[in-house]
Order: sequence, then structure tokens, then C-alpha cells
Amino acid sequence: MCTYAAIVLSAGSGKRMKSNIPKQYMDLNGKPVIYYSLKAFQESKVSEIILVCGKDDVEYCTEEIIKKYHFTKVSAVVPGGKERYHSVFEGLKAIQGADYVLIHDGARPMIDDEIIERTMEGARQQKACVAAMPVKDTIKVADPNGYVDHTPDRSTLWMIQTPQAFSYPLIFDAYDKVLKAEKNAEQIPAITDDAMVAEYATGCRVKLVQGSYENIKITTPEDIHIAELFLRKNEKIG
Ligand SMILES: Nc1ccn([C@@H]2O[C@H](COP(=O)(O)OP(=O)(O)OP(=O)(O)O)[C@@H](O)[C@H]2O)c(=O)n1
Ligand SMILES: C[C@](O)(CO)[C@H](O)COP(=O)(O)O
Repeated sequence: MCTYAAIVLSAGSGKRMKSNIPKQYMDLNGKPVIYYSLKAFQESKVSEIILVCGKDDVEYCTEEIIKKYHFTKVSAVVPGGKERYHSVFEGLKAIQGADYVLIHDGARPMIDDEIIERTMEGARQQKACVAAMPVKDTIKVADPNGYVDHTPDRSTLWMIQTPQAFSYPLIFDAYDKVLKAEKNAEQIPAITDDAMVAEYATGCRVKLVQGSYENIKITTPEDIHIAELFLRKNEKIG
């Protein structure tokens, strides 16, 4: 039997949301945004959840979220780091033991069990996978002056979501390598997701698995209203 752990990321400051509290603790139909991701993993096949939060929010998360909503699978609440990838490594180090790990943005409250199952299967079969959806709009690459440089073929473009799921040893070693390189002041790419770390450090191939157009990341103020509409439509309120 394979074992799975989940890392739920909640250590961002939410600059683009321009809110007085971090977006992951903002109210979404009566519950904090982060509640919905934790609930989805609590009800999934994962045996262990690590919550990574801001260093000043460990007590709040423990008392007001984990204990209050009985998220019994949360085995550790750990402080994150400066960038998302630093927070992920703190989460990876806190995992007690799992064959596979699902890394998820706490700012994506519309995660559901179907997506979790698909990424679990992707990790089992391919060792590295990400939830993704085809891009709907035409994407253009601009030059520094704001003019179109070129238009990539849309059929090759995907919006990348989370969970991003991996064999635990593969992703741990990849993060360890990249963060050691950073510490040694070596040049590393700007890292915006976990797959990049795996690709860069191990050269492994990352499989795209079906996410959902509803699996949005709460990033700017209108996203909260969109998530509210999705929750109402899906009757996940209450
Ligand atoms: N140092 C960081 C930065 C981000 N995150 C988490 O990574 C996810 C995706 O990041 P993003 O949407 O960029 O969140 P913020 O960094 O909070 O937002 P912004 O970039 O607007 O400041 C979020 O769940 C966020 O809490 C994290 O755990 N640690
Ligand atoms: C991991 C991610 O959600 C995939 O779309 C995204 O890259 C996170 O980026 P952010 O810069 O932290 O918003």
C-alpha cells in the first residue's frame, strides 16, 4: 500500500490581494480560505498533512483552524520561508514518512477529491505530475516596450495548478539540491512551481494531469467573489 502526505502552503503575504489580512485567512462563505484545502485533504486518502504558515501564525493556525475544525490528519504546523519554494522545503522536511507527496497552494480552495485522486495516480505512475488545464485565451509574448513579439501555438499551452505530486525521495532530493545551490550563491532559475524544481534538479519528465477550471488561485480581489460563486454552485457552503 502506498502512503501519501500533503503539504498545504499558507505562508504567503498576499501582496496582490491588497488585503489587511493574508488572503488565506480571509472569509470565504463563513470559513477561512485555507479551511477548504485542509478539508479536502482531511477527507482524502492522504495519511498526513503538513500546514506551512507564516512564523507568527503558527498558534492561530493550530488553535483557530486545526483544532477548531478537527483536522486530525495535520501532523505539523511549521513556519514557512521567504519565497514559496522555501516554504515547500520546510514542509518536505516535516513529513514523517510517505511514498508520495502532494504539494498544494492553500490559496486554491476549490480543490476536490477527483483532482487529488488524479494527481495521486499521476505520481504513482510517473513519479512527477501537476494538475493543469488547457489555456483558453490566446497568449502573446510581449517585448519590453509592450508590443507583441510573437504568438505561441495555443495547443501547446497549459495553465498549471496545484496539487503537484511527486515521489517523496525525488522531490526532497531535488529541493535539497536547489536550495544548497542557492546557499552557495550559484545561479538558479526563478522558481514559481514545484515541477520546475524537479525538472531543473533531476531532469525528470513531469506529466500533466487534468485539474479543473474551478481550481483557481485566490490572487486578486475579484477571485474571492468567483470562489464564492463556485462554492454556492457546488453547495459546499455550511
Ligand atoms: N513564501 C511563501 C509564498 C507563498 N506561499 C504560498 O504559496 C501559495 C501560492 O502563492 P501566491 O498566490 O503567490 O501567494 P502570495 O505569495 O501570498 O501572494 P502574492 O504573490 O500576491 O504576495 C499560497 O498558498 C501562499 O500562501 C508560501 O507558503 N510561502
Ligand atoms: C504553483 C502555482 O500555483 C502554479 O500555477 C503558481 O506558480 C504559484 O505562483 P505564485 O507566484 O506563488 O502565485
